[in-house]
Amino acid sequence: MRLQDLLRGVDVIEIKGDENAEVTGIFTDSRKATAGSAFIALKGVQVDGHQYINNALDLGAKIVVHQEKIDTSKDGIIYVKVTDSADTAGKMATHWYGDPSAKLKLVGVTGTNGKTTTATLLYEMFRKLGYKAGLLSTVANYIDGKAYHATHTTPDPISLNEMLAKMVDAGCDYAFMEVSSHAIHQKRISGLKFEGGIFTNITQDHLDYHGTMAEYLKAKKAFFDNLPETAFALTNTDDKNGEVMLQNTKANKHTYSVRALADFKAKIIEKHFDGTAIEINGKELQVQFVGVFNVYNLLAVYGTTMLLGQDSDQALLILSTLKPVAGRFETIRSSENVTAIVDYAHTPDALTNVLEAIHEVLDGNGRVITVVGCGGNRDKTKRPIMAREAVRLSDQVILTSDNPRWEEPQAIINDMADGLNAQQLKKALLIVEREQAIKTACTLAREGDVILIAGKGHEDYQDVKGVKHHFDDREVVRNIFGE
Ligand SMILES: CC(=O)N[C@H]1[C@@H](OP(=O)(O)OP(=O)(O)OC[C@H]2O[C@@H](n3ccc(=O)[nH]c3=O)[C@H](O)[C@@H]2O)O[C@H](CO)[C@@H](O)[C@@H]1O[C@H](C)C(=O)N[C@@H](C)C(=O)N[C@H](CCC(=O)O)C(=O)O
Ligand SMILES: Nc1ncnc2c1ncn2[C@@H]1O[C@H](COP(=O)(O)OP(=O)(O)OP(=O)(O)O)[C@@H](O)[C@H]1O
Ligand SMILES: N[C@H](CCC[C@H](N)C(=O)O)C(=O)O
Ligand SMILES: [Mg+2]
Repeated sequence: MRLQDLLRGVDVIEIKGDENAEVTGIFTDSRKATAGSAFIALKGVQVDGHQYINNALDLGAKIVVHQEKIDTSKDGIIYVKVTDSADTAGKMATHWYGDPSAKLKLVGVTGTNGKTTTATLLYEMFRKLGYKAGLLSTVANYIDGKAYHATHTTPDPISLNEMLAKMVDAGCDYAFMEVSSHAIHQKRISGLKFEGGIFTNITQDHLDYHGTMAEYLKAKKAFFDNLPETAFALTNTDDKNGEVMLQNTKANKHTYSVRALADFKAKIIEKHFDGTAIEINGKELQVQFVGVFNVYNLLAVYGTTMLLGQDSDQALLILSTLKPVAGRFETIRSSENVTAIVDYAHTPDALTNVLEAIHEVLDGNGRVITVVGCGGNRDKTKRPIMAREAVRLSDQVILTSDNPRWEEPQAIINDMADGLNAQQLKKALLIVEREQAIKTACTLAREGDVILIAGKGHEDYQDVKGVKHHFDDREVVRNIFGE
């Protein structure tokens, strides 16, 4: 592809060299650069990609895209100075892969919690409606039923557009993707053409990265600010920032709510462990999901399905057949009638919601034992809050490890326990080994009790000092229950 075609829509300051040159590939990682390719130098979080320009040239790159001043330029190399390399990487990736998002109806889901659930259920909904569809999510990526390993919630722009192009090749009509705040901030989604955007909610998370809640909110809001007027923007007005998110969007605004009047409105009729009876826009149905938070997710799915022009009765019928996503409120029952629930709650709000959902169904009949940890090298301020919420809403809590990464597991657990006073500490056990923590919870549980194992959900590893050791909460529970 010619360089000038790759630079369409890019804010270029200066090109030194032939803009008609043929480009053989595009890379943001110097280590992957190939002969005749373009290397885009990104200012990263850890290091500055501008330092690796010579490494890319050594591997044969012929074009350098940069935003910082470059002291030495080499003969025969084309230098393109842009205002923003990250934005450029997104746009160049869309051109390189033939603008795949414009050939699909692409819907992005953002918010602290519920992205994976909402995006996955939308993907399933549209496949059940008879369409070919794709999904980009934390758990896995899918192209019309075929699974691909996912490394990020939202991939880097090159991998992202490559996946979307594969969806186009496979004949997909729709694509649903999670849009993480990191991805918005790092412009991984630049150049994508969205048909619609969904906002689920915003509560504390990722303060390690964004610094403050205001910055976190700003990052999420930028997604809606950049939607075109042809798109729809669907927001949860029960979230206190639901309307703020759409303040400056050009997209068509739509709302969903459980508490107030909205375009898409749900009412909860009855709750039990296997599902919930609800009403959506006046029509009653039975869904196989537990917890009010899941009613929000289902409402977002229904609303989006309507905004994409599908039939209401058919959508509601399919909604009642959808099943929980892997590691989200996954229940495993023992022969002694103990219920273990494996859930991906790894934020204070998610943990509170899941525990409240358990209590609503238990209705005082049975105790709640919670096993929970917090990830290493992530937002430290959520640790004491999560410990307090666990203690407030459980009869017994076991604080344990969840991907300690480069931190000492015991130090993370201590940060959690620091949130508890002497009285609260009486309810807590501190057990570093996650398997031992789960075993202890199972030993303590009696008939009718519920064990919540929170934080890891679908994950099948424990990340310790850069090594992912096999570990799966569900597998551990099944072994203990003797299945
Ligand atoms: C903090 C963060 O988001 N980091 C992401 C970021 O890396 P970075 O900015 O640290 O990159 P860097 O190491 O500083 O390098 C800067 C540039 O130099 C380049 N480089 C570097 C070394 C070299 O030898 N040559 C070279 O060219 C790199 O390729 C890069 O382009 O850009 C990389 C490429 O896109 C990502 O893989 C990386 O994700 C890291 C692994 C990560 O853990 N990210 C998490 C926090 C994340 O993104 N999470 C969200 C989900 C959160 C949620 O919703 O819960 C996600 O979307 O997955
Ligand atoms: N709408 C919601 N509101 C609040 N909590 C939710 C909601 N949906 C799910 N949760 C809780 O959050 C956890 C994570 O859900 P899900 O994986 O769908 O969210 P996510 O936004 O994709 O998370 P991540 O940012 O880690 O990818 C669930 O296991 C559940 O505990
Ligand atoms: N996307 C989130 C997932 C957290 C899951 C939890 N198990 C942890 O490792 O902290 C993150 O990377 O912060
Ligand atoms: Mg997710």
